[in-house]
Amino acid sequence: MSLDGKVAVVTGAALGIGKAMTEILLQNGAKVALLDVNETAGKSLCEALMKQYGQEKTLFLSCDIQSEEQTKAALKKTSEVFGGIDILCNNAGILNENTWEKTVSINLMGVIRSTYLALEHMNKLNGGRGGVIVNTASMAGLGPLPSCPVYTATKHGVVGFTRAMAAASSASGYGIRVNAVCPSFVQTELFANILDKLGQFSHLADATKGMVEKFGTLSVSQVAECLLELVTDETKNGEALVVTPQMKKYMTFVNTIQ
Ligand SMILES: NC(=O)C1=CN([C@@H]2O[C@H](COP(=O)(O)OP(=O)(O)OC[C@H]3O[C@@H](n4cnc5c(N)ncnc54)[C@H](O)[C@@H]3O)[C@@H](O)[C@H]2O)C=CC1
Ligand SMILES: CC/C=C\CC(=O)/C=C/C=C\C=C\C=C\[C@@H](O)[C@@H](O)C/C=C\CCC(=O)O
Repeated sequence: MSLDGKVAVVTGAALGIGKAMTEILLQNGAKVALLDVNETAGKSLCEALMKQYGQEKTLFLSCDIQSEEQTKAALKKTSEVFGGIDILCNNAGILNENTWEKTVSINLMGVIRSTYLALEHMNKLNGGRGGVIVNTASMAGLGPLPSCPVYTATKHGVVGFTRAMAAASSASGYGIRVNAVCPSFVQTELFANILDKLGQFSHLADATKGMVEKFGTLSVSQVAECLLELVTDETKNGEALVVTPQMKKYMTFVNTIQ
């Protein structure tokens, strides 16, 4: 799929992985709506991107994906300005075992909310153009991170939601592919602050450091390259693409109930 003329929405676009996703989408010809709760960083990035790619290519919308009202308005504005939505990157997320309800609210409920609201614009059965949704899960969506069980739960939920939505879309004729990218550790602000966010599991910080040493850390660009692959390869639907500094692979899932 060529990105020329396509319209993308990136949540959590202001920093880290979302910023890299935004940049690679613009580099490949898409228009991008940047959604983020961090207005300062979002506006600053959007201004810089407008200078680099043109005013007509980017839009920043202040949006907390925990809010139905704000998310609905941001997606509506995106469609009004750019004429529709072809790509949704559900990237916004936090890691904080101290505020686990907020972690669930953003990482899982926010992904579900953004997906359902975007379907109103993307679904071919609603007059949409179809397209692709890519959810930023994590390797913690495929196996446990003992120091952050709730974060692990949210990412497992994102992987399961991704696979089920992909099947539902295919069976329903929505014309929308749904995939997940599952990175290991990535050099971002979220990663830099994890040792303060483990709450009652802070005693497992050393074990987590051991996992970081085992896996190493990715750059945000390496994750953005995976996003581009999942967006442009129209054969990919219901996939979980795992990426570490050592490897990249599509997960195979065994249906235990035959
Ligand atoms: N950094 C890492 O090691 C890994 C991160 N991930 C996932 O990647 C995604 C992005 O994380 P990073 O770039 O590392 O974090 P980050 O903290 O650098 O950037 C996250 C962005 O999301 C925004 N955001 C947070 N809550 C929001 C909300 N309620 N509504 C809208 N925007 C919101 C923040 O303002 C920020 O701009 C997250 O879903 C995270 O779980 C997955 C695997 C590894
Ligand atoms: C402390 C969290 C820091 C940053 C956020 C984040 O999401 C980082 C995740 C990084 C690594 C997670 C690794 C999990 C490893 C174990 O659960 C293994 O069981 C991995 C499971 C499947 C891997 C895929 C495979 O090779 O089969």
